[in-house]
Amino acid sequence: MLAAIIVILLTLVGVKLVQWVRIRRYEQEFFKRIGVPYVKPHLVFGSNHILRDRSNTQMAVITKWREELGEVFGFFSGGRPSLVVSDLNMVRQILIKDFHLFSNRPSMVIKAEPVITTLVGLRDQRWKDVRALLTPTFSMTKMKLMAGIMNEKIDTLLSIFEEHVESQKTIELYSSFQGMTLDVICECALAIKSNCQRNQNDKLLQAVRGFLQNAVNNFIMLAIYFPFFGMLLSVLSNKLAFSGRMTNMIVKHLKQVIKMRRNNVGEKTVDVLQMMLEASETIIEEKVGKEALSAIPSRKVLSDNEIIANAWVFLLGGFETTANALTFTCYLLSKHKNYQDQLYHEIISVVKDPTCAVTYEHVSEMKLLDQILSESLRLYPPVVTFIIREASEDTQVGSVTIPKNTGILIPIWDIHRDPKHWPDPEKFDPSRFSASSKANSTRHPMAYLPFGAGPRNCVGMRFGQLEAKLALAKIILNYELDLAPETEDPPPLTVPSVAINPARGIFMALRRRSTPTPTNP
Ligand code: HEM
Repeated sequence: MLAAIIVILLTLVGVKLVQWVRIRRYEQEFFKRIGVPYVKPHLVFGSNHILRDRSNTQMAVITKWREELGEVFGFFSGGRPSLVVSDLNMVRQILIKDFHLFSNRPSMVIKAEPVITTLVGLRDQRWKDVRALLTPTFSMTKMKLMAGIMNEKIDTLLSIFEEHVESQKTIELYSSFQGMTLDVICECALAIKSNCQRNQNDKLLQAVRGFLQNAVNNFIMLAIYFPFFGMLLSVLSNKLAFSGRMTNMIVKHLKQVIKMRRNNVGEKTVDVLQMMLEASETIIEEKVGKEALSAIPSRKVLSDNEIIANAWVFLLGGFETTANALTFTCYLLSKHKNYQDQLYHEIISVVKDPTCAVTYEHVSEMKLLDQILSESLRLYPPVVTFIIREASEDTQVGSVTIPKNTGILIPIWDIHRDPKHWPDPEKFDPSRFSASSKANSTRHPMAYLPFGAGPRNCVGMRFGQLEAKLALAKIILNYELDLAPETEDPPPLTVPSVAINPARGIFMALRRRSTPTPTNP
């Protein structure tokens, strides 16, 4: 009897396995069917195991595939196809011209809160509504108000720099900038006054770092290879409210702050959270009453869940990206002393009195600073695998008919280093972004995408740029940067989730500048 049951079970398993293999093989013939060259997939992993192999960066793998297969090719994650597009006319059609057909990112393999309620994960009309509500939060006027908070945190960073100068120690820049950007975004987006710069063991800093390092974990891998597992995890994680330590910590805190802010309606705090609360359904209801609220179209109000989820995603979006941008810009300046000197002269000629604060207006005047940051973002775009879209219907793009639901990846690392678009691409040359170069350039507008492009580009672009510029201006005004001998040069990189990180840090020797003499611009 037992033997019969075992035989039946084994037969059932065998049949299911054969069915699964057939379906997977069919899925993995996708690119053959649409006539696009592709990376030959492994039955279970697709090509994901090659992309995630830690001995190589994802950029190096994609570059190699692109060299072998051309500007448009495909690869599989499990059975899920991704079309990699670096033909710039096609990129423009996807990101801008036919945006209405490519407005979503590919759906997450585990559809869990809070990420599915954020700008990153929302889809279709609700994404449009929430984006329209949140975009004004990052307007220039609002950014000017945020500059105060940014400057306060940058001053703490400089005091840490000063201690290193005093004790003649080199400083590891990446972790220092992570502390600073987390302190900035915590206060601006989450109303948390953190002190991650002074305390590198701060619980939140550790939790956010851990989250980003493990964002692509074994559960995600299983969900990629076996979508059924992803569906199961989505249900479980939402039913059991099972989120990571960092997410729980933030959600709990935000709930308290929202409650406090509501009880204190008169108090005006200038931060991203407050700006979101202005559009909150509960606050509007308090102001105008239930009946009037029901007359306001739902697209004009944010639920508490949406406010919390988006404050959480701003923390993730604003922390690592800007820390990366600052780290690699300082690295490049330490390697190109001529630019460091020229930049110093520009800063001092604009600020005039070095003891005064560097303001939003000051950095807006600094043309070379803008060129240097732009060139650094070309060579080291902080986010390398996140310009992704999904076709909402079968669409002809260039010579390819992209079927509905196909995921698309725009490989910016390759585009930014393609000699077709950037002569001598490995060279650090900020003059590529001077006003005259730009005016005379025939460069394709899609050849430069550090913040993505089109209606779904980076919502925090101005915030990140302002924070990076204020910090760079203050650093270069006060210190000379020399690459320390313990830094591997060029620095090895890793991509734990979607952003590049220096694998073993960037150490810098700092020299305090003698009190500068103001010069005329
Ligand atoms: C140097 C700093 C930054 C860089 C290089 C950067 C880069 C990017 C890129 C490449 C994208 C994808 C765009 C696309 O798909 O076309 C993106 C999206 C996004 N970024 Fe940033 N980012 C930076 C700073 C920030 C900051 C400071 C915040 C928030 C305060 C932020 C929040 C977001 C959000 C929410 C999205 C998703 C937008 C949407 O789907 O509507 N980013 N970012």
